[in-house]
Amino acid sequence: MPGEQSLTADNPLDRERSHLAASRSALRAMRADVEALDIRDVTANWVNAEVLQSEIDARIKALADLVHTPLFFGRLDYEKGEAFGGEDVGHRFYIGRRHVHDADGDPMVIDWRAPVSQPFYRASRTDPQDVALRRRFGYTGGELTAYEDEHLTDPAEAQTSSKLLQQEIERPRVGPMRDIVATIQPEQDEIVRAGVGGTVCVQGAPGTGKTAVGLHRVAYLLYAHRERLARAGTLVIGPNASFLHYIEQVLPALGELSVKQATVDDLVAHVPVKGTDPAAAAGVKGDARMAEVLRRAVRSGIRMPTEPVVMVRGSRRWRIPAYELEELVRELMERDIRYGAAREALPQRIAHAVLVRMEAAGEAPDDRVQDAVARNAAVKAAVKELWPPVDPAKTVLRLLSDPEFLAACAEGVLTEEEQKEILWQKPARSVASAKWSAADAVLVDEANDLVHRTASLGHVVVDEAQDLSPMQYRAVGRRCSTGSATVLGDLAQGTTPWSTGTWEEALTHLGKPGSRIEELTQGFRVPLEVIAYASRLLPEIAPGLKEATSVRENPGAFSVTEVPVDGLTAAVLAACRQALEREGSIGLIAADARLPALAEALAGAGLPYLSPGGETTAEVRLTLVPATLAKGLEYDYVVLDEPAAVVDGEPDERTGLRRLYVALTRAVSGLAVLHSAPLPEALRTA
Ligand SMILES: Nc1ncnc2c1ncn2[C@@H]1O[C@H](COP(=O)(O)OP(=O)(O)OP(=O)(O)O)[C@@H](O)[C@H]1O
Repeated sequence: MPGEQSLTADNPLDRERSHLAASRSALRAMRADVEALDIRDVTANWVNAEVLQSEIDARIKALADLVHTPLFFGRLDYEKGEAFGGEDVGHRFYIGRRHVHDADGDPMVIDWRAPVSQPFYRASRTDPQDVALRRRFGYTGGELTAYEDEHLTDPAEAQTSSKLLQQEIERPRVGPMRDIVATIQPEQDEIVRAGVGGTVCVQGAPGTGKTAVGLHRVAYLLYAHRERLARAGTLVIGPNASFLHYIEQVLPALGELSVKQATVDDLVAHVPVKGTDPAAAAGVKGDARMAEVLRRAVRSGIRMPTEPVVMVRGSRRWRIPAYELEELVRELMERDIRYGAAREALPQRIAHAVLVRMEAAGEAPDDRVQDAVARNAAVKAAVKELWPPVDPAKTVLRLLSDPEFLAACAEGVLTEEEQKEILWQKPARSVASAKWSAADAVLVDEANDLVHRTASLGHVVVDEAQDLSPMQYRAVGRRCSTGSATVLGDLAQGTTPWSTGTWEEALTHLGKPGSRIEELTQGFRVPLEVIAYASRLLPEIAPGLKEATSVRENPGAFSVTEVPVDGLTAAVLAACRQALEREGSIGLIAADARLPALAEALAGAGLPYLSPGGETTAEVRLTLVPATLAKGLEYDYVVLDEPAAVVDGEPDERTGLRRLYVALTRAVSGLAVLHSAPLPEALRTA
């Protein structure tokens, strides 16, 4: 093979190290070139200069050589000549996080997202894609220390699983989430590189890499469609601030600094959220039928004219009769345009009707006359009467405060009980003083969109999507109405009363019906024994879902210990202490109700701890995690306190067991379950 022959002369590792050193200095040279750019002569004015300078600064930042992030992690040697039209150049590629070229412009490292890098992730023995050799590199503290080869077209070579992949998966977790760019698996890569035009939905058991895949997909799309997406924008939606904090380093590590991250609540923050809803009320407010109720509410002020518009201009009077005005109003009502846009169109329509009359009378009015007529006081007054201005928040406030108004808008849509359910106990006086809930804010967002179209981004990733209500899906959907989405979730981890039943339905609410649905089942986080234990809950919480496998070879540590009730807290502390003897992060997960007692016990025992999302340090590696915030997070070692309390913390058993399923599946290297109350049935026998 071409690649191998040239390496036999000396130590291959040394040769690779010298390529690394050469690539590093090439990167430094690229950075120096950018730093030396003098823009004074090329920019005509200071605005351009500022824009250009900020682009240059961003580029300089992007070209920084990060000591602990290897510049390349793989190499591909193509069968000589095949892939490149018989030419003897460029048959070997080093794959890394970014493109690096030498002084002549020849590539030294290829961006992992470039088309030529794709076979690094996808080529296999059954489909070698012209790749003769795939080499993976291992690093220790920034030093290139190992490599691993696969000769995909050599029938004599046995297929082995990659040790470097195993090491990467089993490396003890410490701080926030990191990228997986060196070890993306073929089925993950298919999702990462799916076209920008299509929405993809990924169902996956805990630890199958959904979040990782979603974030790498954003990085990929930004590479493949940089201009379009930079203009339109991209957004990653996560369930809460701790989760966003946990994932926030991944995209910058992949060189992408411009992706926004938010919760759904952040997106719809039109009103201050000060209250909470009982589950039944939140359920009705989150139901997609509310969209129709709101549509009617927003349009409720539209009136059919009973009088003509009479307009005086100069010495003449123009009169548009009521029946003609009614036609204009009806026509606008039937058109699929926003309430606000129709409101702007109506004066122009009336003015047009006046102009037709002027022309019939022998005048020759131009566009300016039409504008002037549209602004005429009589026309304005008529528009105000027929198509009054709507304030979205006030409209929702009225719906939730005024039973008659709600009844009129919800007739045939919501039952009387449902209407009662969502009416505020105490009607609010003003938008500022109302006790808005999170579900109310979503209603205001819907009303807002009925009045003014919400701007669409180029691509939106929505993680832990199974917890979104239909109305929340709609809120996300309007933020990618002209773009695409990546929807990530696990039906078994749905813990809201309105959690997603089927992905088909969710995609319909999102406005992307019929989109592609993929399933990931290879688990990269949870040890086999632990995932098997947690999966015993599946028949109760999500029948029909596939149990995850575990790619990890290391069996990890797993124990379930029953202790007397008065010894539980002490046993939990002892388990934490024991876990702290190992390396890596430790999560103590407990029912929210148990948190104050555990916090006090930890403090009393002199064990410092963090809150979820807090940065692990060498001194503080223990996080006290309320079960309701554990979703999406992972810890190297998990101590789970009293599962029965986690289940009891939820309003119904299924939700409780789902919450427990989430808590049981956060561990990477080990899980210790401690209980004094009986375990849920499915987990009882060994
Ligand atoms: N191809 C891979 N190579 C190495 N590590 C991987 C790979 N895919 C996923 N992982 C790791 O597995 C862990 C779980 O990934 P991730 O959090 O994305 O899973 P998830 O499906 O979103 O889980 P959950 O449903 O629990 O939120 C992470 O530590 C991630 O880095």
